[in-house]
Amino acid sequence: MSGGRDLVSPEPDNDEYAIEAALRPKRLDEFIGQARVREQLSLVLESAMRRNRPPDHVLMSGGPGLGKTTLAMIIAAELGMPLRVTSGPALERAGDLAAILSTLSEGEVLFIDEIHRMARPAEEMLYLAMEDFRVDIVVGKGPGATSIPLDIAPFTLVGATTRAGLLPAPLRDRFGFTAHMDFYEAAELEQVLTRSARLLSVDLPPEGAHEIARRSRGTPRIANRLLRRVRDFSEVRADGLVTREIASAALNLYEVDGEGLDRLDRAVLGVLLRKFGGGPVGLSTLAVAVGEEPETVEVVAEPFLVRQGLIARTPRGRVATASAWAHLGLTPPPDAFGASVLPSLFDEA
Ligand SMILES: Nc1ncnc2c1ncn2[C@@H]1O[C@H](COP(=O)(O)OP(=O)(O)OP(=O)(O)O)[C@@H](O)[C@H]1O
Repeated sequence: MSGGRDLVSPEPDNDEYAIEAALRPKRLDEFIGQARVREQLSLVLESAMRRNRPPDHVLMSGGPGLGKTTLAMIIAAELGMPLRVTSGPALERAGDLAAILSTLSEGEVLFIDEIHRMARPAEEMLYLAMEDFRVDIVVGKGPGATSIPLDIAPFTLVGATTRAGLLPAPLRDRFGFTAHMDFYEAAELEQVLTRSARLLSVDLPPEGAHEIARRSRGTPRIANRLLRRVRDFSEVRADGLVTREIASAALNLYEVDGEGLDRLDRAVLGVLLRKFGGGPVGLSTLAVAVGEEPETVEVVAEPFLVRQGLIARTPRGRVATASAWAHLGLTPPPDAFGASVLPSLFDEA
C-alpha cells in the first residue's frame, strides 16, 4: 500500500496503539461529538447505577476509528468496574469464551471487538450467557457427552462491530441498547485535534485545526494521525507553529487532498469516470481496475466517497455523481445522469 493510503486508513498502525491510548478520553464528559450516543449511554449507565445492577448489554456499530474501543473503556470507568477485552476472531471455540465468562467478576464489563467475526459455537454460548448469566459446558464427546450448566456472574457485554448487518438477529436482539457511531463533523474533529495538540504539546491555532479536521474523513483516529505528521513537518520545515498554510503544505506533501481524499480514493474516482464513463460498474470490477482487494475498496474508500456525495451505490453498481466529475475537473458525458441511472441513485445496493 502507498504511504498516502496508510495515512488515511481508518485502521490503526502497529506502532499506533501506545499513542492512541495516551490520547483516549477517559470519561464520558471528555468524549467529543456523538451527542446522541453520549446522552443515551449516560441515561443507560445512570439508571443502572441507581438500581445497583449491571446495565443492559451495549452494541456499538460504526466504522473503524470512530471511538468504539474508547467508549467501551469509558463505560467501565463510569461504572467503576474492571474491563476485560477480547475480540471476535480470538473466540474460535466455545471453550475460549467459556474461559473468559467463567472468570468474570460481578458487574465486570466484557468488551468483544469485531463481534461479528466470532465463531458460531462461541456465539451460541454467548446467547445463554447474555440472557441468563449461565453457560452450558459440554463434557465428553459423541453420544456420551453431557452438558453441565454453570452460573456466571452478572456482567455487561459491550460488543463492537463495523458490520452490524452481519450480526445474526438472535445476537443483535440480546443487546438492550445499540449505539450507532457516525462520522464526526469537522467542528467536532477540530475539538478532538485541539485536545490532542494540548496533550502532545503541539502549537495548534484554530485555523490549523480547521485545515486538518476537514481532511480527516470524519474520523478521530485519522485526525490524530494527520496531526502527528503535520507536527513533524512544522518542526522540521518551520518554527513548530501549525498555521493553516503549514497544515495544508504538509498534507499536500502526504497526498491527502482538500477533502481528505487520498491516492486510492482518487484512483477509484478516476477509473469510475475515465474508464467507465461514470458507471454503473460493479465493485469487483472497480477494485481490479485500481489494483486493490474489493474489501479495501468497499470498507475503506467507498463509505467515505459515498458520504462525500461523490459516488452512489445502486442495485446495478457504483455510479459517479455530478460532484465527482467536478472534483476531478472533468466534464460528464451528455448521458451520464440519464433516466436509467437517476431513479436508482438513492436505492442502497
Ligand atoms: N469522541 C472522541 N473524542 C476524542 N478522541 C477520540 C474520540 N473517538 C476516538 N478518539 C480517538 O481516536 C482513536 C481511535 O479510537 P478507538 O480506538 O476508540 O476507535 P474504534 O472505533 O474502537 O476503532 P476500531 O474499530 O479500529 O477498534 C483513539 O486514540 C481516541 O483517542
